[in-house]
Amino acid sequence: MAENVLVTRALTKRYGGTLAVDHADITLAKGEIYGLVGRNGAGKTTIIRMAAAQTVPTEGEVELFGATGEKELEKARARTGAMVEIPSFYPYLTARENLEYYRRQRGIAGAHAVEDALEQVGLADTGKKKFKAFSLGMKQRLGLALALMNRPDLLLLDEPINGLDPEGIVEFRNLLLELNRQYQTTILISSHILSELQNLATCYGFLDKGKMLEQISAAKLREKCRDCLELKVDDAPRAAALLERELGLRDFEVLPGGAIRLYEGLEEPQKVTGLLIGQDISLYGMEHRGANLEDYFLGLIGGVHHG
Ligand SMILES: Nc1ncnc2c1ncn2[C@@H]1O[C@H](COP(=O)(O)OP(=O)(O)OP(=O)(O)O)[C@@H](O)[C@H]1O
Repeated sequence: MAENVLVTRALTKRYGGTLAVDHADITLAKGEIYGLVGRNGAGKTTIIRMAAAQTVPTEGEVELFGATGEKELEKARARTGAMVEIPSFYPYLTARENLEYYRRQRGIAGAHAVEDALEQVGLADTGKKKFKAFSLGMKQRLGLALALMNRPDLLLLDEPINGLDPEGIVEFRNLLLELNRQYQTTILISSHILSELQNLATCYGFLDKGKMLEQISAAKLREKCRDCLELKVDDAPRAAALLERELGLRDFEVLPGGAIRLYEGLEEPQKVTGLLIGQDISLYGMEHRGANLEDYFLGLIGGVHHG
């Protein structure tokens, strides 16, 4: 089993009367890309700040690379890079000059750390261009470069895609995939738009009002959101046997309560209904189901999207 890079246990943060994070449990294994999804105000930033030790939990525990004690945690934090918002870069300095400033301030050894980080995010050729002239996408990438300067094994990114145009989103996503592939960097990335994390996250955590509602792998989520034909019948076991024997269909599940979810043969539903009716199976209902990830999330939090 893969080693866990980040584990939170009953992680809680209270700001006065506001319960920003409410006993959140997260498990993030090495090499995963974890999509932390929640509406505005759900508590994503606060979780990331606690994981990055930028704010102290009211209750609960953060474990990083297996460490929980204060001293070991401090060491483990050196293996972490965080981008919570675009850091305050100097508008009149170039990308290189800005990173060099932070490298010295943070005591990161080796001047090549700047060059490597710029290279990694594709900003090595920005020359004399000053930060103030950067596009939002470039600013986000420079923020990422800063988080990458200490060559972290874990990256914590709070809404880094927010505000980027579709092209910028694809670029940023590819950049993260490349980091993950090439350096096995484990990534925790938050967003209030689930679809932004699609094709990127390998697992998801759904957060609402500070509570972690569900943690699910991307594969399981895809499975749950798959297109299917739901058939309500009086004799599900016999109907299932018929589907298999007469039509050669195998990709289905029989749900408790007499429904069958059929994942193949959807293009010719009349074949299915014809067979069942012809064999005296009562068909009470037939519904084409399928949810995109956004629908799934909204179903989970049980409300209208306000974010
Ligand atoms: N420093 C603070 N002082 C008081 N309340 C805070 C503070 N930081 C966050 N909160 C509150 O905690 C809750 C969670 O906020 P948080 O920023 O973590 O949510 P979020 O999911 O990151 O939302 P967003 O996408 O809007 O940043 C909100 O109700 C917010 O108002």
